[in-house]
Amino acid sequence: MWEHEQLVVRTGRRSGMTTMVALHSTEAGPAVGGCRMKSYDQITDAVTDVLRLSKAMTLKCAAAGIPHGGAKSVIVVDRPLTQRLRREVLLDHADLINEFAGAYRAGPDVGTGPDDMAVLRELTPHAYCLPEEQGGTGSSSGPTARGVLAALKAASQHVFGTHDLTGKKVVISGFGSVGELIARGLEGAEIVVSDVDESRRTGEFGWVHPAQAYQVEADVLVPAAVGGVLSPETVARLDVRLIVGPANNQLTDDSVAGLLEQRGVVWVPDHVASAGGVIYTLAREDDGADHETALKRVDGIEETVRELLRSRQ
Ligand SMILES: NC(=O)c1ccc[n+]([C@@H]2O[C@H](COP(=O)([O-])OP(=O)(O)OC[C@H]3O[C@@H](n4cnc5c(N)ncnc54)[C@H](O)[C@@H]3O)[C@@H](O)[C@H]2O)c1
Repeated sequence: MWEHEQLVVRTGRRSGMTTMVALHSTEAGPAVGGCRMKSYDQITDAVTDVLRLSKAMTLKCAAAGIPHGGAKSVIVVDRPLTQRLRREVLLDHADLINEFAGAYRAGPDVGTGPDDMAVLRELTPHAYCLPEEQGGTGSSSGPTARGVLAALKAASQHVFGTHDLTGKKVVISGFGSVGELIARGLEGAEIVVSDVDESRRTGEFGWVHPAQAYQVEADVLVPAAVGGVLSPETVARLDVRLIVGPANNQLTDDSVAGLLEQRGVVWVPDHVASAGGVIYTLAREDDGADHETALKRVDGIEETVRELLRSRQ
């Protein structure tokens, strides 16, 4: 069933590249979501991605109690990006965002950052997370990691009887900006990380090859790389009791949640665990909250997860 309000795909007049916006819902308020810039094997893969990610944003805002709906952008990278081409495609994308007249507001996502948001802002007011020196809140990775740590506390209490993960083995798949901050926030835990980018292997934490990350015996698994990592096949091989992480759309489809439950693995849905970034950004940029107040709202994820797990008992 078609459940989105709009899907608009455009070929940019400057860059000749394809960019798209999926608006899942504006029922709760103007839709928010990140702007993903990546290459895809097929254009249909990009469409599938933007549709799933925009729906996840609606769920994320609802779970976080934010009066916004969900949307998402995808900029399809189909050739090597020079600095000039990157700028052109971002300006093209700003034109597309303007077509929504404020019903969609974009922030950074995989492949984009605060500097790219500043380029969007040249043509559209509907871009968040500009660099701090330009008055924005910058990267949302810190608040996202903080939200995952808050979710981990509540989930750990539920599964292990203590919110403290000291001595527990935690595997983090995806040692990028959020994954690294989570690793550093889990003092006392035995941390093992994994990344397809070998240059991320520093020796500071344990290391497991990405192909093995979902079969290692551990207490906790933190998906912090890409979506679609929890499939019937991976779930059958899991050897952990708890999964909490920031990666969006971790399940290949909704039925996998049932398989996790059957195997006795507690999984905190990603739209709950990964909401720290959007909670923080909107608190600062829309509500005018200061840093500490915005972080307190992010910490509210702990209570949300506690209630969620209680309701499942
Ligand atoms: N940054 C945020 O504020 C935020 C907010 C909500 C959700 N997320 C989601 O969290 C995840 C991590 O975000 P990030 O900002 O740290 O991204 P990032 O790009 O900084 O890090 C992702 C890391 O994962 C690695 N990776 C890619 N494919 C992999 C694979 N198959 N196995 C192992 N490693 C792989 C990359 O090499 C990279 O180091 C993404 O899925 C993102 O959509 C991020």
